Amino acid sequence: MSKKPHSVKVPTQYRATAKILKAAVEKQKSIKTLIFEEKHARVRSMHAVLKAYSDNRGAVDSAIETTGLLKDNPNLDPSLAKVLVTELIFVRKKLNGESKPVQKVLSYEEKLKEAISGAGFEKKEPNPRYVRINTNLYSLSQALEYLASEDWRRKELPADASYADFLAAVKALEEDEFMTDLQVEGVLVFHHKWSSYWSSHEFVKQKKFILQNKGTCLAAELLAPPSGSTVLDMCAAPGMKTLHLCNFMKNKGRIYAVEQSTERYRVLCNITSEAGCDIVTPILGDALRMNAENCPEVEYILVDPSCSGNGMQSRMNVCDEEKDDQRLFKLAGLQVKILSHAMTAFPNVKRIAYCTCSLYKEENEEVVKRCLQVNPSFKLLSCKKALRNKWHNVGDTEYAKIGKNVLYCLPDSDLTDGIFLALFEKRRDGEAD
Ligand SMILES: C[S@@+](CC[C@H](N)C(=O)[O-])C[C@H]1O[C@@H](n2cnc3c(N)ncnc32)[C@H](O)[C@@H]1O
Repeated sequence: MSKKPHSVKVPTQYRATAKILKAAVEKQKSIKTLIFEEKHARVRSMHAVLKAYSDNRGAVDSAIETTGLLKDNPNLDPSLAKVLVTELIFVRKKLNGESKPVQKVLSYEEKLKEAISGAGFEKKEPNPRYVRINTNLYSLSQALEYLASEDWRRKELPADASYADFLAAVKALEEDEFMTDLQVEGVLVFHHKWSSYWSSHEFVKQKKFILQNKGTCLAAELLAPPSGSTVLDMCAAPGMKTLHLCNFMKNKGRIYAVEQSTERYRVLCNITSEAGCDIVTPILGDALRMNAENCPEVEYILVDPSCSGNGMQSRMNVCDEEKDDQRLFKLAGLQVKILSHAMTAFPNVKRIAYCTCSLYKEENEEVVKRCLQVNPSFKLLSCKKALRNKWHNVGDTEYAKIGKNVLYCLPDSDLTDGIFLALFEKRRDGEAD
């Protein structure tokens, strides 16, 4: 009796990645959590395929549809098809093994490529890798010397370079080049190809270098507390902006860093201590209970509350996320409460920076509008002017007196995470609108 030959199995790597993609779409769970739970050995390549699918979802889905890959092959699992097409067209550009699904997708390779280029889709290049120098432990000149010794080439722009010149230069970075940022001192810009290289670099482990997206560095840059001043960071963990504020102040003065979650408070304590912050006092508590008694002499405040986070580029979207109006309503309520508290509970406050990693007006312009309405003793400063006009994206100008003063970092044009920033100043006694 002749035995039926065993069919060749789809490599575990592809099956496991397809399983995650399916669960993310059906259960609306975060890809990062699913990868973590999977405990698969090759997490990095799983992450690479899923991130590439998230970035090029339109192209992959439409090519599968146009070529009839799934319609003609009803036994092919749709999630596996997406994973294989992404790997073949956007990641390794080849597939392993002799399994039927792999062979099937390979036989559509030309048609898939034609469908993608015919529809005008281009591969989305990831944004650059930003590395910030922790000047508590390492200076800019030390960092430049170190990079030169490792054969990195510094790409420099003329002193009068515009923001457009800067963005063009970043987009054209060669793989062995780096630049210093135009707006934030101590931020180094590298080709995205080096993202993983820097995440496992010894200097990052030692906290000499901090992996911090340039957009989030604008908060300390705009608040600009002088060295020696007193600062309150109302929503501080994990502490990236606290540490940047500390660097900005040259580790002199005082920073009260408040965090209400016990677990995140521990992270904040560890990071600020390992990063050599002498002036940070971490406080486990609710920002709404802070006042001039438990945080005396506060002059500068950073409000970076919990938000929807829809501007974060590290998040992977593998299906259309619906805007959750109820959640946004709740978040905005808390954001208004905390920002308003910052405006009322600290008599010595001079400036307040408000920041979210959301691109929704409900958490941004709307929050600013509501807080200014109830706190007329504050006015907005122009964020763009504070950046010497070397910036492009501002808020919605339908919001009179607000839109042009607030600032957006937009992933596609500013090559950063999606970030919103507003800068408030306390009016002098009798100062008119
Ligand atoms: C967006 S994260 C802050 C990120 C941080 N600023 C950084 O740059 O690393 C918001 C943090 O605020 C904390 N938080 C939210 N509401 C708070 C409150 N009422 N009091 C203190 N912390 C709060 C959250 O637990 C969360 O850790």
